[in-house]
Amino acid sequence: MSALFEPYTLRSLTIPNRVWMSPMCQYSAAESGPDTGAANDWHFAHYAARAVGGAGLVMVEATAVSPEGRISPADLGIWNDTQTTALRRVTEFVKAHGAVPAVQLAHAGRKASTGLPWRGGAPLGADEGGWRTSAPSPLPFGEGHPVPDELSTDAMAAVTRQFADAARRALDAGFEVAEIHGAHGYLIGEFLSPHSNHREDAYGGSFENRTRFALEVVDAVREVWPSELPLFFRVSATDWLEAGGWTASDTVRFAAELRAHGVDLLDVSSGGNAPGVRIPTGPGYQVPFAARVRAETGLPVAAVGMITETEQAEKILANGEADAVLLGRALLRDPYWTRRAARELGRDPEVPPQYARGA
Ligand SMILES: CC(=O)[C@H]1CCCN(Cc2ccccc2)C1
Repeated sequence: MSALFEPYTLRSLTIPNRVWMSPMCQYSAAESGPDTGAANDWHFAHYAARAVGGAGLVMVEATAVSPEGRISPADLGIWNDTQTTALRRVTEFVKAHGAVPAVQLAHAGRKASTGLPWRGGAPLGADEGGWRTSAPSPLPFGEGHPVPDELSTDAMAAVTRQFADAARRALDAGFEVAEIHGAHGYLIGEFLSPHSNHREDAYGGSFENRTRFALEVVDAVREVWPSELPLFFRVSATDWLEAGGWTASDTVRFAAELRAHGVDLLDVSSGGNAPGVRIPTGPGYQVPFAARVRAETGLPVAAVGMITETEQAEKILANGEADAVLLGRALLRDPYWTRRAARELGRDPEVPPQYARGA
């Protein structure tokens, strides 16, 4: 009996196993012209390989709900029909090979408009194709970052609508799971944390006020997303700041709210809202945050962060620390990680599921 290869049902969707592909930016979409932000052969090959490799859920990278919500000019987007059509090629192949296609809906906030990581990832000036960024407060992410425009409540309402429109397009594109990106110091996470949210209106100050925007986005997406399909939320469990940041206790309290608003699973990462903080990275270093949310709120959780070995992943589930594991770099290194794990655990299907079904 292996926990990793037990199917998992959320609402009316059954995910064939607990080994899921974590969203990882590829920065490989066209940066200009009619195909801006559209998935191309790179994205198809990248996601198809991990579906064939046996991952039970393949989550497409942070996909921007608007042009200005992109981290870089090469990000995927889902703000128009061309992009929706291009993504359908990915979801259809993923489904045909027995995996669940998921997509992470994102807005980068004050961390938007940056260059490709392999060219340094620095903020882009207007002369380099950059654009003005926006955030809850006029506080730059760090050294060398521009001061973002403070979002008006009207502008926030427009972003909320963009998330809802993106969810509708994601459904049209064939995705069966949508994840709202509330982590890593991007827009929604910027509202949650007192480190980046210094607003004095109904969206700043108290915990209720700082979580208000995130819950408005969740409500708007949940309204569009079918009731029979699961909705995920990615949170940074902590800013890793000594003081003045978002903490693990905030995350537990927020998880209960997310559950009440119809989020079905919390994807528990950390960090990204303050540069230069010391993060004690190591194998499974974020698992304790997921385990705490699961134990204290009962909300299903996925653990992510340096999970690379079969035994390690199996133990996380067997110990009840999480309901699924999200693999990032491990799946970059080995698209077939899941099939190897199945073999190691004696669960190698004689006939791959898509053929067993007589598909
Ligand atoms: C979109 C996203 O979450 C990605 C973009 C590329 C860097 N990734 C790495 C990252 C992890 C945790 C905190 C900050 C950064 C995050």
